[in-house]
Amino acid sequence: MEPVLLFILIGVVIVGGIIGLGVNLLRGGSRTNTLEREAPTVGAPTRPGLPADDLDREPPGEAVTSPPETTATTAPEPEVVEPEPAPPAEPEAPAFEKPESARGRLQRLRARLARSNSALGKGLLALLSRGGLDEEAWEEVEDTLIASDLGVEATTELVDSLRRRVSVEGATDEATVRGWLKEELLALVQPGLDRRIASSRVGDRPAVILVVGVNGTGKTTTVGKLARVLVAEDRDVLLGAADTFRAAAADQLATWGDRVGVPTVRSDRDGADPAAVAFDAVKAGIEEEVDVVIIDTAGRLHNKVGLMDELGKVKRVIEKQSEIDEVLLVLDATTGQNGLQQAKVFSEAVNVTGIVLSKLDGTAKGGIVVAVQRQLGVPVKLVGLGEGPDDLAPFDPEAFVDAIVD
Ligand SMILES: Nc1nc2c(ncn2[C@@H]2O[C@H](COP(=O)(O)OP(=O)(O)OP(=O)(O)O)[C@@H](O)[C@H]2O)c(=O)[nH]1
Repeated sequence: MEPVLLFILIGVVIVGGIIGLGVNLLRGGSRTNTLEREAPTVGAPTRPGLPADDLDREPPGEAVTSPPETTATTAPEPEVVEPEPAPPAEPEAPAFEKPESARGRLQRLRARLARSNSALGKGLLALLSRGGLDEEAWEEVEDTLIASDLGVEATTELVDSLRRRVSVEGATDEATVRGWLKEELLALVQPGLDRRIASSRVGDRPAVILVVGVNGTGKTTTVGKLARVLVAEDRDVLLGAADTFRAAAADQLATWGDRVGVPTVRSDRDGADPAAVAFDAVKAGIEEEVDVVIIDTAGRLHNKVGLMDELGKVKRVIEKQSEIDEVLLVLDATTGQNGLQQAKVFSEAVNVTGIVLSKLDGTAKGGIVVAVQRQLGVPVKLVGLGEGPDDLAPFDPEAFVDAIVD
């Protein structure tokens, strides 16, 4: 009996041990599962490529709370926004060009007078300095001067005085003749004339400049270049686009103005009344207290009488508000005697106070300067020496004669 009991007891102990072990094993397994489930929730953000550091900074409160803070400080948000409109204004400022000073421009551009130089200066010098001038030689001198558009009267005067000097003083060496030629030419160019441009305020109003001339002479270009000359002299300028006959003229003028920060008064409508535009421009110039208003006008109408009538009207309408201080007539130097005819017609309609001789770079006829001054009795104030924005020079008689003779 006893051994049987003993076996049973041993069996019970073994089975009990096995069950206990099994239960323990089962408990340990369930704990591992829990860890494994928890891990993904924490580990999910630790996906490859996202450093833990970033995770720490990004999601937590700071990043989330910072927007509300900004919103809190967004009470003064307009202040934060305010500086923003400023930058667009700033880039525009440097966009304005800084025009070159007009002083000494004629010297700088003297090479452009080379064609006049060779026709007038070199030709004359070659003739005069060859010595023993006979009648035939003097006739050649005359022809050279007339070909340069100096005009018959001025040519006769010049040749007479040169002949006198040659016969009295006898010398015909080149240096002496050059000196005489300079003196005589300078006398013809009339260095004593007042060539200043009215461009400063007169009392409590701006100076008013009206620019006239036939189409294609370079009026609009001249107004644009003149605006630059005056901006370089620190003048506050306003432009008036009263050439309403040619559709593109106002755009062309506004473009010139925009480049140097000068406003243009214009009409939205093609063919608008030019006198009304001129009136508005002068009005704006008075209100804005600028130094000078420059008004571009049409150079072409259906006929000459129509054009002159219109110019007369523009003048009268401007004068309802302000005197006109300067009327600049633009003449194309390459048209020679034709230009002189135009000049006469214009000076009958408006009181021309100064001549702008455009395209002097494109002609061998520099003598036109003398002819036009004598014919109209008004000084050449500006000369155009190219199509570049700064190719308009105040006319300087000495520099002009030097460029021709030297
Ligand atoms: N070479 C040269 N060309 C010039 C000069 N001045 C003006 N021009 C040119 O002449 C042409 C006519 O100039 P505009 O200013 O349009 O002439 P405009 O008199 O206003 O003409 P309309 O508006 O039709 O009356 C343009 O191609 C200019 O570039 C100059 O001094 N030299």
